[in-house]
Amino acid sequence: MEGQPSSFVSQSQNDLSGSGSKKSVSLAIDPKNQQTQIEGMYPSKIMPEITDLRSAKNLSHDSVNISQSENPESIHKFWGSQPILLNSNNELSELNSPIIQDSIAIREQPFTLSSSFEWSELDLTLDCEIQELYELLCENYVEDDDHMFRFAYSKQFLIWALKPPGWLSEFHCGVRVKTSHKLVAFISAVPAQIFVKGKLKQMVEINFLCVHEKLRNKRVAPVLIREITRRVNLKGIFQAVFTSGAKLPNRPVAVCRYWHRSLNPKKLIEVEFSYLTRNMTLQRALKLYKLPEKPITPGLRKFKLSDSKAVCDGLNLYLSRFELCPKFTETDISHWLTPHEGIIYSWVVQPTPSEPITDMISFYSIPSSVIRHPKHKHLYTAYLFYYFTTRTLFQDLLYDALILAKSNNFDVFNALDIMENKSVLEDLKFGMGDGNLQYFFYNWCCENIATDNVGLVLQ
Ligand SMILES: CCCCCCCCCCCCCC(=O)SCCNC(=O)CCNC(=O)[C@H](O)C(C)(C)COP(=O)(O)OP(=O)(O)OC[C@H]1O[C@@H](n2cnc3c(N)ncnc32)[C@H](O)[C@@H]1OP(=O)(O)O
Repeated sequence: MEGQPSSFVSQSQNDLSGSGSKKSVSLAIDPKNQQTQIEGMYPSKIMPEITDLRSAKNLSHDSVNISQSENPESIHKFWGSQPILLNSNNELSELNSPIIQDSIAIREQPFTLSSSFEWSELDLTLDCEIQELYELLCENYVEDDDHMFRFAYSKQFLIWALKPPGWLSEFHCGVRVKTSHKLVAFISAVPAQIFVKGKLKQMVEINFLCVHEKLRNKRVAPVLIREITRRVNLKGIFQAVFTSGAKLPNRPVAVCRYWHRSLNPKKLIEVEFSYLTRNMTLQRALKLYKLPEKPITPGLRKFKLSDSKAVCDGLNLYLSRFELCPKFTETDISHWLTPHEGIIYSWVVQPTPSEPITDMISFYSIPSSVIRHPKHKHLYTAYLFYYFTTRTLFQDLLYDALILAKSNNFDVFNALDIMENKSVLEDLKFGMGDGNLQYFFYNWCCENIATDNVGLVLQ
């Protein structure tokens, strides 16, 4: 299906011969050239359909797959009425500016839901409400095309992602059935300062848009989006950034791709996330992806709260080279990077206690449910988050992150081809998926940004 991950592009041949050269290896299958196959994802298919759940947002949503030639506003009744650039419209208005000005009239009343439903601001300080959101997402959030895997964000992760500094409960926007009070839909916003091509803008990041499977294709999503927009506008914010793996009528500002590094090849094969191709045995795969037990960089240690200031300065400086990136405060850094088992893992390099921090790397954890598997219930996936380097080679730092992810029992490590990632992924035996993750703005006109100029990571 258009816009969905469907195959891998194979990389150069692997080297198991012990030649000593650091050749790159692909996890992946090139369906056109069986000779180069080493190991691919989703064995039961002629063309592997999906590589990664992050790159599969909105998979079930056929109606958003459009061609460039169709797509007048009338087809996209909702998006055609919004301040965004459509794929079908090649004209850009004034660059790096709002599409509509902030002085718009803001509706005071919430948008109208059908009479059986009501708005519900979730109180994520209450465990019972977090539990409800967790269950809604676990049962109804993003799946792969073949319904084999579904994101299973943990409750603690949801708290971390939805309650950063500046969070507002109005932005945790739920819909319940009036009679039963069952939570059936959700959308969230969190405030963020975003640099776009040198301009700093107060925006929100939109995430966790979810409509219960039984309510799909009934135009609930547009009402949720309108309502969150209204609530955000009421706080004086008129721009948003969000990502989607599915093709939307909106023109993306950047089109990125996920890469995958196998950490636990045996399990990945068992759950059919990867498979052994003709020239690969399990023994060879285990050897190929084997990692040392301990990180190699001298002075690498866990991030501590007291590192926040130094890391904030180092990270903001590093990110400022990218056209799209956040601007963090020290409080943001304490929130986003303080390590929590099962949520966020962060390390700094401090060569000696009397020296300053020179480098930092982090990754977060999003498990997926393995749907209907007799043995494995979850796939544990680490996602590369923010990092900066001043002294350590980035490749060495990411290699350490792989080692640490493996030692923390992750099965696979995912990274986008953003920031400097692309330059080291092949050497570190990542395989390229062909699912795109697209970045979008709401109410911001901007020319395309190249993937290696993207310095923003959403959850
Ligand atoms: C200033 C502040 C601004 C704040 C807001 C900024 C914008 C935020 C935008 C949201 C960013 C979210 C970021 C994430 O969380 S991405 C994760 C999205 N969630 C999932 O994929 C979970 C599983 N799927 C579902 O729950 C449903 O299929 C969803 C809820 C996705 C759609 O429900 P349903 O399948 O029942 O459809 P409908 O009949 O109600 O509505 C159809 C209309 O909705 C448009 N559509 C469908 N999927 C998406 C999508 N992922 N982004 C934007 N628009 C989407 C579609 O083009 C069509 O409009 P139009 O083509 O006719 O015009």
